[in-house]
Amino acid sequence: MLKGKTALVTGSTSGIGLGIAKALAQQGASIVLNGFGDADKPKAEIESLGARVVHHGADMSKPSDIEDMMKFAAARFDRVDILVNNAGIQHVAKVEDFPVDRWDAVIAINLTSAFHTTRLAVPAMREANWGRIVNIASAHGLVASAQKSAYVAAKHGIVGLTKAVALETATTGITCNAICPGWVLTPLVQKQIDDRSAREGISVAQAQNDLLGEKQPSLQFTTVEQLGGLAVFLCSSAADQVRGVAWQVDGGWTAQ
Ligand SMILES: NC(=O)C1=CN([C@@H]2O[C@H](COP(=O)(O)OP(=O)(O)OC[C@H]3O[C@@H](n4cnc5c(N)ncnc54)[C@H](O)[C@@H]3O)[C@@H](O)[C@H]2O)C=CC1
Ligand SMILES: CC(=O)CC(=O)O
Repeated sequence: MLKGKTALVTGSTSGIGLGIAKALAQQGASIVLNGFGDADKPKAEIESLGARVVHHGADMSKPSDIEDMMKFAAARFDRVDILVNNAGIQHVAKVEDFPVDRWDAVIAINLTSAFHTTRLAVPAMREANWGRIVNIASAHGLVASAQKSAYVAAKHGIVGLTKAVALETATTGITCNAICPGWVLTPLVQKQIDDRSAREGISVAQAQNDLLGEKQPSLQFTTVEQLGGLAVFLCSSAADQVRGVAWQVDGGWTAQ
């Protein structure tokens, strides 16, 4: 379905980004991976699906790195047809204790990076009159939790950015949508489970159950495969008129 298309997925050496990159590769897209850590393993996993794949290690908090990555993607694969803004970090602290450098990093990586990739990707998408922008927001793009001021602000921001870009591109073949997952068991969440276990003196299994029970009525994690499936749908022609949505995949979190 996506043969001949190129997908750039930010923060895709791990977790949700890697899951979405694999799902798009399975549909025939060429993949530009981005993210920290060992890129060889995720690259090999995508190659084994028969897709072309390259990696760029841009730090998404640095606009000049992002510009370099977008030029690199265009040079390797002509243009970016599908942009998945996924890179993200978390920091948990009360607002009065929130380290200023952590606030700046969360806003830069989780929100401002998507502005830069989008502004740089849209001109070629307009020229082709086709494009897909999928922003990975969160249940925290729609509702808040205590001690996550930067993350909640960034995720609400990315839902707003999604709607504005969807309106600006509404008469074109470019769509822009957000996915709002609930808890997904990735390193970003495992750290919160481990911290909770240590803080409360309970087992990791108990901390995991408590984390789910507090927010996610299904009591089950959303999986990266489920998010990959939704990203593939948003890239299909069936989703041509899906524009500016913030689509929950949160086990009922935001239905409460
Ligand atoms: N895990 C969860 O429960 C949920 C996660 N999300 C969002 O999904 C996205 C991915 O998160 P996860 O897969 O859970 O986390 P993760 O920690 O498994 O993956 C994060 C990815 O971003 C990359 N990254 C981090 N900082 C970067 C930087 N400065 N520049 C470039 N790449 C960077 C990492 O190398 C990694 O590839 C984030 O935006 C997160 O907010 C949204 C809802 C729920
Ligand atoms: C649900 C999420 O987006 C993850 C988190 O809040 O840490």
